[in-house]
Amino acid sequence: MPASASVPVLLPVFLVTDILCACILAQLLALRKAGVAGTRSWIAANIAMVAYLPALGLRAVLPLVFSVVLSNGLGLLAASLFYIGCARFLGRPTHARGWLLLVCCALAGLLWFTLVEDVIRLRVIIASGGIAVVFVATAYLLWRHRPPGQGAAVYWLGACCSTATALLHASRAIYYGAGFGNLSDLFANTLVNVLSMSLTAALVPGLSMLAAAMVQQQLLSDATWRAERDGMTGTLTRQSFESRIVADLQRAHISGDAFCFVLADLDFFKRINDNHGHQAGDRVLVAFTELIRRQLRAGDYIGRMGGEEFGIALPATPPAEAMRVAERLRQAVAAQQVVTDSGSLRYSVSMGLAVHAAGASFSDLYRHADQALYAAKQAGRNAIVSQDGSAQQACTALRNCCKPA
Ligand SMILES: Nc1nc2c(ncn2[C@@H]2O[C@H](COP(=O)(O)OP(=O)(O)OP(=O)(O)O)[C@@H](O)[C@H]2O)c(=O)[nH]1
Repeated sequence: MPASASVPVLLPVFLVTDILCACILAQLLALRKAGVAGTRSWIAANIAMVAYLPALGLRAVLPLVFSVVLSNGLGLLAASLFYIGCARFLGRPTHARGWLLLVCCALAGLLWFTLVEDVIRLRVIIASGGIAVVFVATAYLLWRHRPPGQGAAVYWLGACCSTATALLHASRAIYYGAGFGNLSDLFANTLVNVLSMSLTAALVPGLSMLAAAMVQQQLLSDATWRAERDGMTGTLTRQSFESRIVADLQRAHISGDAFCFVLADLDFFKRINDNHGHQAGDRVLVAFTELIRRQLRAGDYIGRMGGEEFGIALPATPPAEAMRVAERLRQAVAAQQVVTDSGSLRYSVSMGLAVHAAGASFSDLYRHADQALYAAKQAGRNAIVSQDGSAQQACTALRNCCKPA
C-alpha cells in the first residue's frame, strides 16, 4: 500500500494527539507561575511534541529531512525533556548532557541513513530504540523515586504508561530491526500500525496529563501543609492540633488505649524577649520545637496553642510512660543552648500533664493540663506536674538565666 493511502486513517490520530498536547501545554503554562521544579522541562517537552506530530503525520508531503530526521529528532527530544522534567520534579539528577548526546547521535544517525544511505530499517531502530531507552529510564525514575505517602497512584500510573511506551517502541525496533515486516508498510493502515500508533497517541498526552497532576498534587499538599502549620515553628496550628487530637481521642475511646496530653509553656519568656530581643525569642521558639520534634516518638505530635505555649499529644501512652517522656523533654530543654545575636542563652519549660478519661472531651483534657501547668509554674517552673497533683521535678537552677540585665 503506498504511503499516501495511509494518511486518511493516521492523520486524525495525530491531530487528536496534537490538540490534546496543546491543551496540556496550556495547562502546564498556567501552572508555571507556581514555580514547581520540572514544569519548564515538561512545557518544553510538550512544545517539541506539538511540533513533532505534524511533521510525522505529513510524511507523505514533506521532504524526508523534515518528516524523518526532524520529526524523530523532535520526538526523542520531547521524550528526553519529559525525563528531565520528572527528574527535576523528584529532585534527582537530570543527566541532561547524556540525553542531549543521545538526541545528537540519533539525529546524526537519522541524517546519515536518510541522505547518505537510505536504510529505513536502521532509521526505525534509531528512532524507536532511542525512545524506548528514554522511557525505560523514566519508568524506573518514577517507580523508584516516587514520594512516599498519599498520591502514589499518579506515579505508579506514570511508571506504567512509560513502560508501555517503552515496550511499544522496543517491540517496533526489534520487529523491524530483526528483518520482520514490510518496511514500505511502516505507516500503512494495517491493524498493527493503527493499534500501536493509537496507543502511542494516547500514552503521549496521558503522560503529560500525569505530569500536570503531579504538579497539582504537590501544590495541594504544600497548601494543606501551610494551612495546618504555624508559619514560624512548623508545628500544627491550634485548630489543626485540636482536630487531630479530637479524632485520636475518639479512637482511644474505642480501642481503650491510654492517651496523655502535655501542655508545655516556656518559662520567663517575656524576659528573654526583653533581654535579648524579639528575634532571639523567635529563635528560642524555633529551637524548642525542633528539639521536641526530634525527641518525640513516631505517632506523637506537637501543636502551638498560642504564644510560647505548646500542646504535645502522646497517643497510646500510659500516664507513667507519659511522665517519663515529659521528663526527658524537660531535661533536653534545660540542657539546650540557643545561639542568638546577643550571645547564647539557656531557658526552661514547665509542663502540665493530663490523662484522658473515658467520655471526657478535649476541653476537659486541656483544662486539667492547664491546671497542672499552673501548679508547675507555682512550684518554681522548670517542672512537670501531673493532673493528680504529683510533681515530677521542680528545679530552679535556670531561673536566673533570664533575669533582666
Ligand atoms: N518572640 C516572640 N515572643 C512571643 C511570641 N508570642 C508571644 N510572645 C511573648 O511571650 C511573652 C509571654 O509572656 P508571659 O505570658 O508573661 O509569660 P512568661 O514571661 O513566659 O512567664 P511565665 O509563663 O509565667 O514563666 C509575651 O511577652 C509575648 O509577647 C512570638 O511568637 N515570638
